[in-house]
Amino acid sequence: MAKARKIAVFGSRSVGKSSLTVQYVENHFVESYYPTIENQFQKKVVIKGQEYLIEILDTAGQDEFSLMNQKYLIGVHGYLLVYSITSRSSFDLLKIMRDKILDSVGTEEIPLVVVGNKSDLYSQRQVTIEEGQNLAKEFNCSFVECSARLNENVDECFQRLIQGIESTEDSKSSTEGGESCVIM
Ligand SMILES: Nc1nc2c(ncn2[C@@H]2O[C@H](COP(=O)(O)OP(=O)(O)OP(=O)(O)O)[C@@H](O)[C@H]2O)c(=O)[nH]1
Repeated sequence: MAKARKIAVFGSRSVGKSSLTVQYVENHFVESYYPTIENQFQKKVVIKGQEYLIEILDTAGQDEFSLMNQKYLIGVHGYLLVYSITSRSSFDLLKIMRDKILDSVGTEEIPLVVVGNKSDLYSQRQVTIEEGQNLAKEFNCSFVECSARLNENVDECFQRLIQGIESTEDSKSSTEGGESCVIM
């Protein structure tokens, strides 16, 4: 049976959240720029032999003053935190965003993947690969550099997140199993 998983895509304006999502779900790249208010997508995939029905919330670009919309929290299993490698400020925003998510959800950890998009624009790079890796280490999550434009590493972003969600679910159920043993 397919497992249903809900993912939200977060990041500053114009980092490529919609392009990444559209490339993943519909396999094409949108050259023109239309700011997103909110969009929802679905995709069926098989990862490591398991079928998933993935629901993806493509959110409006955020800044440090954006309020957390409850819609982006309820039932969401994990988040892609996207910056553009050509924008230092979009990278700096990810810490603020993660804090906001954790504060709103009320947990210390949640499945995340740090995504550095627009890797094809390497001549305009403002954020190094090492900085991306270090941030992901700090968040205890995976890091992927990708290009929605060239369809490089796009599947990887979503797959890593699904795998992160799976390991969290597995450890939750083993903890719950453990607790019930103690009660008995
Ligand atoms: N070169 C390059 N351009 C990209 C890439 N991804 C997105 N873009 C371009 O960047 C612009 C913004 O892309 P969007 O996908 O609309 O960005 P967004 O984060 O959804 O924007 P908001 O809805 O405003 O938050 C568009 O002109 C895209 O064509 C990429 O990987 N490489």
